Amino acid sequence: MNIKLENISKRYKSIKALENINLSIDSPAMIGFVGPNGAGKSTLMKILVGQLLPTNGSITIDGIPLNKNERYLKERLGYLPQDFGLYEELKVDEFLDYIASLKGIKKNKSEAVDRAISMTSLKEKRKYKIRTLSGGQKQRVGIAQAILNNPELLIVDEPTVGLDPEERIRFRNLFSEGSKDRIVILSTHIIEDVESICNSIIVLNKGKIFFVGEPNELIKEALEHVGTIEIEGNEREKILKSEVKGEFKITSTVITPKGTKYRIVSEKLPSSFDKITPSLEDAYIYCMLKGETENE
Ligand SMILES: Nc1ncnc2c1ncn2[C@@H]1O[C@H](COP(=O)(O)OP(=O)(O)OP(=O)(O)O)[C@@H](O)[C@H]1O
Repeated sequence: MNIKLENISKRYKSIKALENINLSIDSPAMIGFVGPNGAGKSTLMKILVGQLLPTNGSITIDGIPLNKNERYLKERLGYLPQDFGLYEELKVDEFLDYIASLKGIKKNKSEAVDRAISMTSLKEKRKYKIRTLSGGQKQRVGIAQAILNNPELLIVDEPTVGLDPEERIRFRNLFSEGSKDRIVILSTHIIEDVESICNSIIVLNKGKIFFVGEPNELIKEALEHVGTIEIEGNEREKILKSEVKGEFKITSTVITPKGTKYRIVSEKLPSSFDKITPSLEDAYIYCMLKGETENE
């Protein structure tokens, strides 16, 4: 499958939610959409699934314009939106059976439901009403409905929010295993999720793409821009500001026996800092810092 977005823009009255987005995605791919609140991630996902129309631009799926053949996409799509409503009074399998009917799955419907239940480890809960499930289990039901039709394109909006570490790992494994032969797009605030499973990362901010590529390419861009310094005595933040000329972000502050150790990301790292290898989170912060300066 290939998805191509050309010059996609979206305005909500005076708000520019997306500006000139150009992207081409080929399967297989496991893509992480990252960006701060309001960056445009959900808007872009809604446009990709045909739920919202862009103000400008075009989308093609396998060369077919999306607005000309939504059915082609719907048959191949699994989507878990951020605010997914579950029918709390239905049992897990009843709910999935109902969604399978809505998706037009006629042949092998019960096999599709069993498969989705098994892939999301919900076997023990299949006869429980949804309202009795924990937050993580409900999220799993959300994923189960998205994968019912074994989609070639799976789009999930912040699926790991509010999950405990074990549940998050379970989700990550589920997505990365599923991404071997399809496109999985995951929107998240959690850089760790991207680091552990995504082979491609798209950084969005203020409706624009700041970066598209592999996580290690993002890290490469931040080399020479991340460092630590230990400052003793009072007025440490003031000293820090005078040491670094220009914009910088503190990515960690650790109190030490001598004073405070700061980890900072900056365009111009002074020689007084010990340069260190950036983490993906540092690299993301550097990308935002650089992008904001360039877009000022
Ligand atoms: N229905 C709407 N009407 C008006 N403005 C909207 C609407 N939906 C989104 N916006 C605005 O568009 C911008 C992008 O929002 P969007 O929800 O796409 O961001 P996001 O990156 O998904 O944010 P978050 O991480 O908080 O979910 C924001 O400024 C938001 O306020």
